[in-house]
Amino acid sequence: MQRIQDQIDAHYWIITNGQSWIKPVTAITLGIVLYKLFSPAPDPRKTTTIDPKLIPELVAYPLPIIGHVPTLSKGRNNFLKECVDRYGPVFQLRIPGQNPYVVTGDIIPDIMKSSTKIVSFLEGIKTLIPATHVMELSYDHKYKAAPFNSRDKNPAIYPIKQNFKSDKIHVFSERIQTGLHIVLKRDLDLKPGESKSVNMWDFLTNTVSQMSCPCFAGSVVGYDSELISSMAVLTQKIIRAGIFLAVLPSWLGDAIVRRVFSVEKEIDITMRLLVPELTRTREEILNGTSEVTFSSMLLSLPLHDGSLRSIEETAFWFKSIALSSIHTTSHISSFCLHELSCRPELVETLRNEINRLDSLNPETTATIPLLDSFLREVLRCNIDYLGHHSLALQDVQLRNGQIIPKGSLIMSALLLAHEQGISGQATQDNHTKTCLPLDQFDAYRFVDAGEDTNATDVNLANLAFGLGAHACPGRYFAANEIKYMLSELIMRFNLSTPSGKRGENSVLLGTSVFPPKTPIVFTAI
Ligand code: HEM
Repeated sequence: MQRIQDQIDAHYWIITNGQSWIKPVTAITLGIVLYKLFSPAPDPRKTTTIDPKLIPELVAYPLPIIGHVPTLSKGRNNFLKECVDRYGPVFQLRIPGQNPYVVTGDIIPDIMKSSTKIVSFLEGIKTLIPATHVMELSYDHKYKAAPFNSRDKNPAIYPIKQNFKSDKIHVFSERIQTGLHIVLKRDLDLKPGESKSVNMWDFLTNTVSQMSCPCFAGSVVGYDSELISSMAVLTQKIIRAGIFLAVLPSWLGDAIVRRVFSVEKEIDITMRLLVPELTRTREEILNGTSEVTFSSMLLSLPLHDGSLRSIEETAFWFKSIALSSIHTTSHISSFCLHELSCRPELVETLRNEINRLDSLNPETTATIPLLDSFLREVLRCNIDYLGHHSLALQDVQLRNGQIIPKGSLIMSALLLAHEQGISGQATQDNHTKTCLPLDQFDAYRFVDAGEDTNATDVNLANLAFGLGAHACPGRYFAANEIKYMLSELIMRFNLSTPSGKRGENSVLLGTSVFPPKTPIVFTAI
């Protein structure tokens, strides 16, 4: 019973983030939510022509309503290992509102690297973050995005793939440093020995937004406090809206999102600031004097017929980079700080490494092997139990002969893959003999570990950024921001928690892992 209460608490925390004014709305809709959330899942075996023997089996579950959630939450990988032993590498779980097919081991790369015509991550993630729909509900009455033409380069992905490569990140260095120094002066200007307890989520979303907005929108408007705070909350608002849209009938979900979770204010701010700025930038592009930003990249990216996007359309797309970058980077940064908060010796060793640098900036902090190893270990250990939500756009034929039916949600057993290690990589196997077992955190694991072991290298042993052609193109930028931010914090503060122990991660529905809610105490040195 306590576990069920934990799940409800976790849900409630995500939805409200402690705001009591949402309670009446939650109460009114609770009945419908529970009905829709916990009603039996349609059985694909009854609605498809696929031979039922080829469809991965639904794992038996003891509890009719919450299915596998308690077992998953309690057993971590133990339960998933039992499922693999009994049902093979692919099986279906009963998780309210999701009922995913779970893929494990070698099947994970097959799914992640599938053609986007067969399996779509972007469609799958919409089940969690229905950004387009929330945007339409919030803003269609003011501005409607132009329909996407499949012959155009994707405006949310292409500019990042082309311009955020590892050898091009240095152009953002000064803006990242200025952004962080503004935060440190404003929020953490402590005298030696003075301490401050900091709520990580608010602090980090704002810090990452403050470092990133000048890179994405430019130095003129990128430091605007309204733009920074609106981009910091955008994803969180959309995730909350997504929970209502997923579980309520569309007429009610849409009405609640329009009224309670609208992001109209945030998009208004973007349009008000960016439209005049981009009008100026277009002139500068013609004169060859424009600053490198996400917006200026998009402004210069021709459509399939050679024409350019309008200023309004470009400003409207700005939200896409905030959506893909700020929440993800803050989420990982929070795990990093929680891991450091209970390891004072590691902080001291890292401080010595940072002290050896000629100067402290994103280029130099990117080169510290222990910091890179630490970040990779954070990504390895704090990954979702089940994640990388993807949608089967067609029946998906797997290498073991099984078929996942069209329309199904597919999730990968990410933590299990990270903890089981990779087979056939001799250097890593030899190296890991000197490290702690794979189910324990070891910040030194990837120091001198051989090829493909940097934090931004993607493979079966590091699934945090996905795999293949669609692996996260923003990972070099994110890693640079995180390492630089951690270094500046380590050089100024000792980190601890009120209890002296690392806070517990929260696990939502037995699948997604969130950083501890406990604050971190910064003590100036
Ligand atoms: C630590 C922070 C981040 C994490 C953990 C992360 C993780 C991911 C993951 C798992 C994917 C899906 C990959 C796949 O489908 O295989 C992805 C895609 C993407 N990410 Fe990130 N990301 C982070 C930061 C960023 C940043 C800073 C940006 C932008 C500057 C960004 C832009 C994107 C884009 C545009 C895609 C879609 C790529 C495509 O579909 O081709 N991400 N990210």
